[in-house]
Amino acid sequence: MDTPPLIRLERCPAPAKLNLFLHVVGRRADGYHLLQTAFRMLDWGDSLTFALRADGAVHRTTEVAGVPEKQDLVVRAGRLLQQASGCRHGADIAIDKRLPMGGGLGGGSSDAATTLIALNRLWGTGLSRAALAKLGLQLGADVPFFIFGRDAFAEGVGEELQPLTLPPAWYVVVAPPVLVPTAEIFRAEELTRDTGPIRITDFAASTTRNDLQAVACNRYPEVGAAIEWLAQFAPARMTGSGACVFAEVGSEMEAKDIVEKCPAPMRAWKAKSLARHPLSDWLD
Ligand SMILES: C[C@](O)(CO)[C@H](O)COP(=O)(O)OP(=O)(O)OC[C@H]1O[C@@H](n2ccc(N)nc2=O)[C@H](O)[C@@H]1O
Ligand SMILES: Nc1ncnc2c1ncn2[C@@H]1O[C@H](COP(=O)(O)OP(=O)(O)OP(=O)(O)O)[C@@H](O)[C@H]1O
Repeated sequence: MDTPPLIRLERCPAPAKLNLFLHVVGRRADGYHLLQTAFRMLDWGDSLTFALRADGAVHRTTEVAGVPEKQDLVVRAGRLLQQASGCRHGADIAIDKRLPMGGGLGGGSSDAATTLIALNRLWGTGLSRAALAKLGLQLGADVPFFIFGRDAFAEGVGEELQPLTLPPAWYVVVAPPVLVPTAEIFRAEELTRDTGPIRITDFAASTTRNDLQAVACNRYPEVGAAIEWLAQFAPARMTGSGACVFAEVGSEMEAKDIVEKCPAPMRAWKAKSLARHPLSDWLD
């Protein structure tokens, strides 16, 4: 019997990421910063559903607070894939948003990566993982990592990726009640931009830091307060440009206990590391 054509892809995961460390090692001529970072994928995130449209339109069918449909990275990802492939199909895209926005968890980038991977399958456009990662970089610096699909040591603006093999781990992620704009942190005069490069083998927590953390804590005391609270239980650090902070803990139980203690208006979640992107099998 013939396989029926795909018309719908239900509940495709868009996992969160943590930056286990983040060093700013330089600046490009266009103002973008050169980084070194370790990306870790988490088994917690948004979820997207894609339905085929015959008329070529790409629509978001759910509201995302503060993000107009046209600017949504999922809509932009769909249009970019159409342009790159010449595909005439369209899609309705529903987002079940769970990741706090502007949280340093890469939610927008992960939604975009999941869209590129899922529509490449739904539309049968057949782009390779490398081609999708290149397209994704036009949408956000973290998109190539999600398409790479596994923990990674990253350089450049985050697009030069090498696989990292890390032991499985449990994390507590805490969101302070504040939104930290990425651009403001990178623009800050006081940002350290000359951290010496390290080798992939040297990134144990003791020798690394997040260079964006001091700037974010200075301008947004809520971030510092979240680190201080979480540090009672385990060494805590900011992810990306904030606002979220995280700590590795010994077990799911320990994570659950800490989450239950988290005082409002901070919010906390437990999450486990994820070795492979759940949609990895749809690539290559
Ligand atoms: C901090 C990280 O989350 C680390 O994973 C990412 O590098 C941020 O990537 P992102 O959210 O995709 O950031 P974008 O939305 O592209 O950047 C927002 C703004 O931050 C500044 N920016 C961003 C990334 C970078 N490597 N250097 C920069 O200077 C730029 O002014 C840019 O206009
Ligand atoms: N689908 C989307 N989900 C979240 N944000 C989106 C989306 N589409 C566009 N955006 C825009 O992207 C911005 C950054 O969102 P995102 O959640 O990726 O930030 P972040 O978690 O701080 O990521 P990073 O770790 O890359 O700094 C949002 O403030 C929003 O304006």
